[in-house]
Amino acid sequence: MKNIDIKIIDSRIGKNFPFPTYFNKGAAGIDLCVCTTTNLYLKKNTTQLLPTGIAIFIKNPEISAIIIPRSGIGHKHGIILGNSIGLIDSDYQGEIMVSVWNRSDTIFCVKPGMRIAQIVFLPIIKVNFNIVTNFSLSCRGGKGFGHSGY
Ligand SMILES: O=c1ccn([C@H]2C[C@H](O)[C@@H](COP(=O)(O)OP(=O)(O)OP(=O)(O)O)O2)c(=O)[nH]1
Ligand SMILES: [Mg+2]
Repeated sequence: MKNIDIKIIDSRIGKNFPFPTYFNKGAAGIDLCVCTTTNLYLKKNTTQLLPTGIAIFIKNPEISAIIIPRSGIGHKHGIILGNSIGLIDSDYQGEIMVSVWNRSDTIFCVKPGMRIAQIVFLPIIKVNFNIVTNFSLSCRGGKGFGHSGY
């Protein structure tokens, strides 16, 4: 376990809404709550940027976090992310925001405190690009995009 600094921006976190924590020992992600004050009716095929009521400062550049959909509401209700995956930089100190996309064809009610997405912390490998004119040929070479069939 690593310690990451967190700032509670919305005082309902930890009281009315759960403090962000792993649901159980095996969980890889921590659910994020929507910190809105009223029900939000997300029309079909629309996107809205919603606050989570928390800010984190990862600090360590070898750690990052991604925001990804929760499988249940993603599959059953079409509630996924407008940016596909949210990437949280280690130097970001602002509020964690979730771009919520209703890709379904019906309206979806986002209730205050609803666990809308999840955050996963990951190790980051930093690289330097080493300029070359030729690569030593690999088995695949430049073949891709379904080259091996379906
Ligand atoms: O779902 C997300 C994605 C990003 N962020 C925050 C943290 C991240 O560190 C910052 C910038 O994100 P990113 O680099 O992906 O966006 P950008 O469009 O490249 O913005 P910038 O020019 O500020 O880097 O926004 C969120 O709160 N939620
Ligand atoms: Mg960026």
